[in-house]
Formats: sequence, C-alpha cells, structure tokens
Amino acid sequence: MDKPPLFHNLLRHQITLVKFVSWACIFLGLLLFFTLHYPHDSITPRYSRSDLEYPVYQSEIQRSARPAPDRRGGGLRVLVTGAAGFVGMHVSTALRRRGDGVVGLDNFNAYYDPSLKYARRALLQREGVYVVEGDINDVALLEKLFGLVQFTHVMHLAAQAGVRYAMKNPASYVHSNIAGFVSLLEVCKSANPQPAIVWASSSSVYGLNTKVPFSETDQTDQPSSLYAATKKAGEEIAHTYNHIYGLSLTGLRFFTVYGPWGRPDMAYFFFTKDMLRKKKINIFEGPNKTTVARDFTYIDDIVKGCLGALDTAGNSTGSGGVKKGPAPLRVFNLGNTSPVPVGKLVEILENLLNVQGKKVVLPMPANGDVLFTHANISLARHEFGYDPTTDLETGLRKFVKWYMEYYQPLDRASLV
Ligand SMILES: O=C(O)[C@H]1O[C@H](OP(=O)(O)OP(=O)(O)OC[C@H]2O[C@@H](n3ccc(=O)[nH]c3=O)[C@H](O)[C@@H]2O)[C@H](O)[C@@H](O)[C@H]1O
Repeated sequence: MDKPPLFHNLLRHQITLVKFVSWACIFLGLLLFFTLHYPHDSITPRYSRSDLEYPVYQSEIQRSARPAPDRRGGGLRVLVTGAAGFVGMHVSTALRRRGDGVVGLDNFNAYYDPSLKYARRALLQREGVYVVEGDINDVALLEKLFGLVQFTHVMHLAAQAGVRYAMKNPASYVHSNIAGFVSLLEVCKSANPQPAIVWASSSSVYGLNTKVPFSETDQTDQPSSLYAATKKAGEEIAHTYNHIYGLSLTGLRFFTVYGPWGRPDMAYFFFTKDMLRKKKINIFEGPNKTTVARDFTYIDDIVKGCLGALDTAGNSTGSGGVKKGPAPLRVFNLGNTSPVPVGKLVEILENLLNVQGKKVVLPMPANGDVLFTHANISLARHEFGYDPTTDLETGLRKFVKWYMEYYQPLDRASLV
C-alpha cells in the first residue's frame, strides 16, 4: 500500500534536519578547534603574554630560539630582554645573522614613542626574531619562556634608561632596574640549566669620580643620579646572585651609545629633531664655563662588545637554585676612548644637517648629569678583543642618514 504524501513530507524534513544538525556539529567542532589552538586575532598577532598559551606561538618561539643548523659550535640560544629597544634590536639582529637562536622580550612602554619600538620589532620579525610583549617583572611569563626554551644565555637590556628623567619618575627606575632585574635573576637561578647572563650597566656608575680615564677598578660609590644608583645597585645584586647561586654574570658599562634607530630621549637625537625644526637647543656647560664632554660610542662597536661578552661569558655552575661551584663575575667598560665636548657634537650635526643650530649655552642644572666621561677599555680589549673603530663624525653621519630616511624622506636631498 502506498504511503500517504504527509509521511513523505515528514521523512524529507527529517532527513534535512539530520543533515543540518550534522553540518552544524562539524562547523562548531572546527570553530572550537581553532579557538583553542589559535589566538582570537591571528590575522594581527599581538605576541603578548596570553598568546603564549597557544601552541602556534609556542612553536614560533621555539623556532626563533633555534640556532641555524650550520652554526659553528652549535650556537647560542639567547633571551634578549629589551629587544625592541635601541641596543636590544641591534644585538638581536647581529646574533640572528651569525646563526644564533634569539627570543626577544619587551614591554613596549611609553617612556618614548612606542611606534619606534614597534618599527624595531617589525624589523626583527623580518630577521626571524620573535619578540614577546611582556615585562621582566612578570615572573610567570619568564618561567613560561624558560619552560619553552633552554636558554644558554640572557642578554639583559631591558631597563629604565635616561639620567635626567630619574628626577621626574624615580619609581620607574626602581621598578625596572632593581625589581625587574631581581625577578629575572630569580628565574635564571632556578632554571635548569642556568643561563649565563650579560647585562647593561652604565658609565654613569662612575658618578663624581674624577680619575680619568675611568677603569673598572675605580671607585663607583658616588652616583650622581638615581639612574646611576640603580645601575650600581644592579652590579651589587649581580654579585649576590653569582655568590649564592653560581650564576655567570657580566655587567657592561655602556658609554653614551648612539646611532641609527637610537633613543629619542638622548641629546644627539633631540638636538637633530629640534635643529631641523629651527627650535632652540640647550648646551650645558660646567662651572667656570668648562665644557661638558662624553665618550660617545657608536652602536656597531657596542654590538661587537656585547657579542664578545656573550661568547666569553663561561657557564653558570648551579642548577635548580643550588650553586655547584664558582662562576664568572665580570664588569667591563664599553666606551670609545675619546671624549668629545657636547658643543663639538652640535657642530658636527650642524654640518651634517646643513642647518645653523639656535644654541643656548646654560650652566648645567642639578639634573644628575656628570661633567665628563672617558672609558679605559683595556680590560674588554684583553678579554674579548673589543676595539671600537667609529669616530663621532662617522657615526653621526650614519645616524643622520637613518633619521632622514625614517622621519623625513622628502628632506633627504638637503643632506651633505
Ligand atoms: O653612558 C651612560 O650610561 C648613559 O648615557 C646616556 O646618558 P648621557 O651621557 O647623559 O647622554 P645624553 O642624555 O644624550 O646627554 C649627552 C650630553 O648632552 C648634554 N645635554 C643634554 C641635554 C641637553 O638639553 N643639553 C645638553 O647639553 C648632557 O649633559 C650630556 O653631557 C644615556 O641617556 C643613559 O641612559 C646612559 O646609558
């Protein structure tokens, strides 16, 4: 007997419903899979702490940390803190280019225009270096990174920089240069194996020292700014972690580093900007009209020094927070060995920019600045062949070229 048409209709509807439910289940299943495995906005990755939960970024970090297969001696696996900073970007690039594995970490804070930091990160991305967005005070994040990668070295460059800004925001120096350093060392000392650590100290630790050139054995107990005091504190903290936990620690006293992709808060940088805009620039002078001078050091020379320090760091001896024997504890000056008066710096910039600066000469205010810096670099030369070769005019020419390309493409033609 034939089934009635009503039955056929019901059957057809049931089949359609089953098909619909099946497809809906497949769709929801796929949606769930991608939500769990990929971040919400995978089109524009944020590289932030929460992203580290996703396998896709975990493998990106591990890939970034892997040395090139043909790297002689196996290569290093380096965590670079402050990787989107001036020195951090250059050091990360140099390490990657010679075949080492590099993972960057940076909090992209707004001390100066973060867009410059993001541009540096974009450059690093093109070099194959992954930069995680996060803070060195975030112990859970650091532990996560050390869980993903057995770092052989940490190049610790994340810091609150700038001498004069310390009077405006003292807490930021304690937060980054002291608390942040300690949180990093806590994670390093518990890591297994412990990495060797090379970190950025500063020429400013020489403070009111008058013996020149400055040698590592000179007195450094009279800092003239809170910035210098936090860097000096870092050196003492390094001593403690070396002593108790067997961490290999090397502090590098950088002398006024300058160059392409530099920091906009530094004098050579904002003098350039202000001179191009025909704004006044202040040139500080010392008591009795003495000149103020700096041992300006070009970034490429500093990078060579950083790589030399990493290569000769030796091993940490502890594991899992327990010291097994003595480990290296070192401090080196990385300067240029030829101080230049700030007035001369301005003169070079005037020539390169083809503009007459509106110079105002002022007695140096009580702002934490010192009158003079001059590095003795014989220790770094002896230990890892550090040999700065860039004079201020050559280095500033490279800086100005970069500045004009980065900020003012239309004005390039006016350069000498
Ligand atoms: O070696 C370091 O460890 C430090 O180097 C750098 O500090 P400094 O050597 O002070 O550089 P920077 O500010 O460029 O002033 C340069 C000169 O210009 C003078 N200066 C400054 C401002 C101004 O308006 N006029 C002026 O004459 C000023 O008096 C000074 O003589 C880093 O910023 C710091 O983070 C740290 O790394």
